[in-house]
Amino acid sequence: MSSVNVYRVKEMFYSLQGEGAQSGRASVFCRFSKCNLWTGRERDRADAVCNFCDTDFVGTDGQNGGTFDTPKALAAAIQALWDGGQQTIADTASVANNRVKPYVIFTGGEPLLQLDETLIDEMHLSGFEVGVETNGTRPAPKGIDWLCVSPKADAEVVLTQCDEVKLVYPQPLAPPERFNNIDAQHYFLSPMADPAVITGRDEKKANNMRLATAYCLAHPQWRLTLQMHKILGID
Ligand SMILES: C[S@@+](CC[C@H](N)C(=O)[O-])C[C@H]1O[C@@H](n2cnc3c(N)ncnc32)[C@H](O)[C@@H]1O
Ligand SMILES: Nc1nc2[nH]cc(C(=O)O)c2c(=O)[nH]1
Ligand code: SF4
Ligand SMILES: [Mg+2]
Repeated sequence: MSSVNVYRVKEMFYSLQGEGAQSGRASVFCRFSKCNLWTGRERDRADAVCNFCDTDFVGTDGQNGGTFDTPKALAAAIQALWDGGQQTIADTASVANNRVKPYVIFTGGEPLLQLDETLIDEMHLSGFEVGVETNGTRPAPKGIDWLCVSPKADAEVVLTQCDEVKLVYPQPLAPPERFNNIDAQHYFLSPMADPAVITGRDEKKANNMRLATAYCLAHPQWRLTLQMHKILGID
């Protein structure tokens, strides 16, 4: 008997990729529920393997969130957000520009707990390129077009090949040199934001930006990336 795969999605939205080498690219974000490194509950944060997470990935109650019974159903919802986003945000000239590749970013929570080859194939059938934001602790299904691995100090990375490494900095037990063995096209440092700051000035992040800048100046293999969406005040 084949098992029924249900996807649990916290939220989905159309925005600009705010981080890494694809920064500035219009994208549909599909944020899966659940992570293997934190429950997502504040009371568990201090004891979590990953304790600086800036994201709510608990449940399915966010915008356009829910459970999806089939890859086709989830792919259709993603397609609708791409189409709708273009209609409400983009000008008609770019809608007419059929050279633009629709782009979906699977994130979370930890997307590799749920993303499978069938869903990736379904997105490709709809003409999408598929990006993934992962902590790198789980094997990846075939067919991902852009893989971003963001290592966490206390979690073993099993993905040794990807398009970009995006290390949140600083993590005292995860100096950038530790990840030179990951075969990637790009190596980014992303200054750690204070998860307690929802709006207003993030003093810790301001200091982490200075530290990351100094590291990149001293080690040019690493480039700085900022969370552009937070600067812009978008999702
Ligand atoms: C919320 S995670 C979800 C995907 C996956 N679980 C991961 O960790 O890569 C998305 C991205 O946000 C980054 N991130 C999480 N908390 C952050 C923080 N406080 N400051 C900067 N980046 C953060 C993660 O490292 C990751 O690159
Ligand atoms: N605009 C925007 N860009 C992002 N890049 C990675 C994100 C994530 O949470 O995975 C993210 C996000 O949440 N919003
Ligand atoms: S691994 Fe990713 S989703 Fe999980 S707690 Fe850390 S940053 Fe958040
Ligand atoms: Mg985010």
